[in-house]
Formats: sequence, C-alpha cells, structure tokens
Amino acid sequence: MTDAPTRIQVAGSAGTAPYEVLVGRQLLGELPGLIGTRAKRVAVLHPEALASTGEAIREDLAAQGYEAIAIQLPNAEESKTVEVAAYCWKALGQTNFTRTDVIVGVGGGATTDLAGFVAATWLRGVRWIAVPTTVLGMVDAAVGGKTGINTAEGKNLVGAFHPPAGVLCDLAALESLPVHDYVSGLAEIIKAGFIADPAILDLIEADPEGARTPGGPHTSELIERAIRVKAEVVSTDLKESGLREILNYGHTLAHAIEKNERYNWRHGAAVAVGMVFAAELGRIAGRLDDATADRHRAILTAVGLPVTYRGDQWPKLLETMKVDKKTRGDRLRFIVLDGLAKPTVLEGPDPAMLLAAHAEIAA
Ligand SMILES: NC(=O)c1ccc[n+]([C@@H]2O[C@H](COP(=O)([O-])OP(=O)(O)OC[C@H]3O[C@@H](n4cnc5c(N)ncnc54)[C@H](O)[C@@H]3O)[C@@H](O)[C@H]2O)c1
Ligand SMILES: O=C(O)C(=O)C[C@@H](O)[C@H](O)[C@H](O)COP(=O)(O)O
Ligand SMILES: [Zn+2]
Repeated sequence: MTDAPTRIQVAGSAGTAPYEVLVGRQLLGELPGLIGTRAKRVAVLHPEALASTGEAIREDLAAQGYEAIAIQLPNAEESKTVEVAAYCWKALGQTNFTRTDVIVGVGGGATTDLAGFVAATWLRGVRWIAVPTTVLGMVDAAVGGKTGINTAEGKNLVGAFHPPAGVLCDLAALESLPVHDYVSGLAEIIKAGFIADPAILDLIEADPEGARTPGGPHTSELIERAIRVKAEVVSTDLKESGLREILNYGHTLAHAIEKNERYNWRHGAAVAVGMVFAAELGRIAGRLDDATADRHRAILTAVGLPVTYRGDQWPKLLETMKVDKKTRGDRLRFIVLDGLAKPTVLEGPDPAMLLAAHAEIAA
C-alpha cells in the first residue's frame, strides 16, 4: 500500500492541453494511462547514470504491449546539444516513430529539456511525458513546457514551448541523487520562496540540514510548494509574454556563469549566485530592503550553495548576458524584487549599478 500521490493541475494555455504533476512514490504504474492506447511505440530517453532505471521502464512498457526503445543520453548538460538531438531524431526515424507515438524523458532537468525538445521537433510535435529524477527537475524543469538545447553562444538559446502530457515525480528517485545535485535543486525551491511563497524560506531556515536530504521532515512539502508556484505561473503565461519572466529570477547572470564555466557548474549553483546578484541589484536600485537582500546570502549559504563568483570574469559575463532571452535590443532586463514575493522587471540598469552589484558577489 502506498499513499495516494498529490496531484497538482497545470492549466492548458495558448492552445495546449492541461496536465497534472503527480508527487509521491511508486508512480510508474501511471505511465501507460498517460501514454494511452493510440501509441504503438514509446521511446524512453534517459541519461547514462540512469541506465538501469531507463531499461527497467522500457521492459515494463514492452510487457504492456508497446514497441518500447530506450535511448541513452550523456549525463547532465552534455546532453543538451544539437548533436544529441540529431542522434535521437535518427533513432526515432529508424523505428518509424509516428505522430501518435510517445516520448518519455526520465532524468534530471537536462534530460527532460532535451527529451521535450526532441518531442517538440520530431514530426513538428509528438506527445511526451516527464519523469523527473532530481529535485530541480521535479520543482522546475519538468513543469511548464520550456524545452531546449544550448549553443556555442549560450544556454537554452534554441528551444520550444511544448508542455508534457503529464509529470511523474517519484520521490524515491531522489535517494540515489548525489548530495551536490540534491542541493543544486534547492536553489530553484528557494527562488520560488523569494518570488512567491515565503513559507518555503521559513521551512528551510528552520532546518537547513533537513532541507538537504531526501528524508528531511519537509521534503515533500518543499517540493510541492515549489511546484505549485511554477504551475500557477505557467498556467497563466505559458509563452513568457509577461508574468512567466519572474521564474527567471537570478538566471540572467546564472546562465552567463554556466557558459563561462563550460557547464561544469550545476545550474542551481549558478542560480544561487545569480539570485544574490539580483538581490543586490534590487537593493542598489532602491527597491529591496536590506533585510530581504541579506536573507538571500544567509539562506543559500545555510544549505551549502555558493554566493560568490570569480571577480575577474565580469566583462565576459556582461557580454554573454546580452543574449539573455529577456534582453530587448540593447537593453538588459533583470528580474528584481520590490520586496519579499514582489518580483518585478528592472529595465536597462545603469552600468555603474551592475558593477556595484557585481562587486557584492565577486570573490
Ligand atoms: N525547462 C525548464 O523550465 C528548466 C527549469 C530549470 C532548469 N532547467 C534545466 O535543467 C538542467 C539542470 O537540471 P538538473 O539540476 O536536474 O541536472 P541534470 O539533469 O544535469 O542532472 C544532474 C546529474 O544527476 C544525474 N541524475 C539524474 N537523476 C539522478 C538520480 N535520481 N540518481 C543519480 N543520478 C541522477 C544526471 O545524469 C546528471 O549527471 C539545466 O540544463 C537547466 O537549464 C530547465
Ligand atoms: O520556466 C521558466 O520560465 C524559467 O525561467 C525557469 C528557470 O528555472 C529555467 O532555468 C529556465 O530554463 C530558464 O529559461 P530561459 O528562458 O532563461 O532559458
Ligand atoms: Zn532555472
């Protein structure tokens, strides 16, 4: 007997279908229902680190009568390339994968971003299901339909909005996650706390050590709260015409750091530094109070996330930020806070302000 999963609804928007995010344990039994009876073939995309999980899911689906193939991807950010997408397109072509067939992405955010992108582009769009296996994947990457790959010029520069047909967050998967990756996911949970749900911050501050482990007293509550923040935002603005930009809090600098580190930093670690930068920018712009700005550094440090970055890299970071998706023409745009849970856009800040905020995170 297992407890019934929590079901979080994501509304359809921009002509897309609504779907559910399930959070619980032993959820793989839900897969055939989501895949449906119109599909003949299923492709299970998984990273090398989850080879046995991917194969077990493939075998299960084959036993249910689907022609199931497994496609193994490189781990982490190495999978988010056009070459890996092309490898998947080839595998789908060779198995006569049609418009009624279904892709299942099993893995962290890098895997679900790639799997969703392959689903968005194959035959101009087939259905896909996300089975996130990292904290970050569950609370953020698998929800909301942003799919994509990196290019030499930067992070997530090619992609599509293509929501999944369902998201299965099996908390048992987190038990094998290295602590470094677990903690990286906390950055996006903390982001959800600062932009929308401060109760998240209270829970983490009360027990930062507990927040760092899958068996912590508030693990499922933290994950569910962050998913609800994301679900609510993407339900009203799938294609980022306005509100959705708040989910990019800390990301303008974070993506530049990731590129600068050739993706050897985890996304969440870069987002942690990026949020401290954004908080300082808000403070310098006269919008954010000192206590909330300082709270960023304190909570991120308490869970073991970085809050500084090499000080000599600023010119390169500034150059990369120019291709951030929020930039309009030559005007950089940042999400900052007007106060706790009051995100807003700061347009074209003075270069001196950016430099001053940078000085606060420079190691
Ligand atoms: N689409 C979106 O809205 C969105 C949102 C946030 C982040 N992202 C993207 O997500 C990516 C980061 O995702 P991530 O932090 O999950 O990292 P990741 O996908 O790179 O996974 C981290 C590592 O953990 C391994 N792994 C995954 N699950 C595991 C498990 N259960 N046990 C053991 N190892 C496991 C992976 O193979 C990888 O080596 C970035 O590319 C980021 O841009 C996308
Ligand atoms: O879902 C969104 O919208 C987000 O911005 C969530 C981010 O956490 C995520 O990293 C996203 O992939 C960044 O999007 P991008 O458009 O800046 O590439
Ligand atoms: Zn992110």
